[in-house]
Amino acid sequence: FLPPSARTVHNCVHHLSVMANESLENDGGTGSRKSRNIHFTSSVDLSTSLESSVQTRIFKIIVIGDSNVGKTCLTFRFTGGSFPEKTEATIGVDFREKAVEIEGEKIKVQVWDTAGQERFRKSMVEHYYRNVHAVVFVYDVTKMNSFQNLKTWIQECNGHRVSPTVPRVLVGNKCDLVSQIQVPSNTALKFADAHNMLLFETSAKDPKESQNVDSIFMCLACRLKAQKSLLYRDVEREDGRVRLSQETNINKSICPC
Ligand SMILES: Nc1nc2c(ncn2[C@@H]2O[C@H](COP(=O)(O)OP(=O)(O)OP(=O)(O)O)[C@@H](O)[C@H]2O)c(=O)[nH]1
Ligand SMILES: [Mg+2]
Repeated sequence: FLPPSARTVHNCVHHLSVMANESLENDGGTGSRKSRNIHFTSSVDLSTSLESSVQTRIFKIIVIGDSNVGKTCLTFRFTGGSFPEKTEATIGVDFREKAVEIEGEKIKVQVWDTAGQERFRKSMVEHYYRNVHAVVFVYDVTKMNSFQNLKTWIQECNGHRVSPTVPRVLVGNKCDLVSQIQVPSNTALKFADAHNMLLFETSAKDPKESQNVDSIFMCLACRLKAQKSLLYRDVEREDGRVRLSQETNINKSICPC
């Protein structure tokens, strides 16, 4: 299974969960994955697009947490700038990507929006954690259970040998539902401190919070940018396979941290 490859001129989001599942189910070491990916990029001028993206670093950020906490909405808010009217439970993983510029360097933030439901994620878990650069743990501030379950998500992450140097942040979502809040900020803050994470309390739904949502990912991107050892895109293509990504709004920024 490969994440999306090569650059398109479309300013939109690709939902690749179906492709991801098909790739897994049909792979079996037969090489069928490659042709599936290339089929997906059929409308793209690959030679032009690859040339222009050779020097672009890609930061893989995975978003983890219980089903229904708003992972899809948060990633959609960051990459698409809006709140999706209707979402369905994510199956496998959806990839979203946004090009940002930090201190003069163009960077692709590749967000892996993972499934919270066990039955939709079990075949994909290894892929989530492989070569991950940063992890976003999400809970729903109106569901204490989703906060308590964070321990399990952290254990899963640690169990996949994610290095302690990989930055992690904690996000309490749905803060617009003020009267229903069950997880007090100071409880969340203590938990975040104990696990060496920054805490963001925000809402994917409330447009006034959109900058705060952006800060989650931009903060991580800034930290990752500082890690000079991250691979460049051309190195990632060494295996000869082509990756699909997309042109999105370029978000010029200085570090929000
Ligand atoms: N009020 C409010 N509702 C939200 C917010 N974010 C998401 N929702 C709603 O919560 C529900 C679940 O959102 P999703 O983003 O699909 O949840 P998810 O974590 O991706 O769920 P899985 O894909 O099953 O893991 C949807 O009905 C959203 O409209 C928010 O900030 N505020
Ligand atoms: Mg989802």
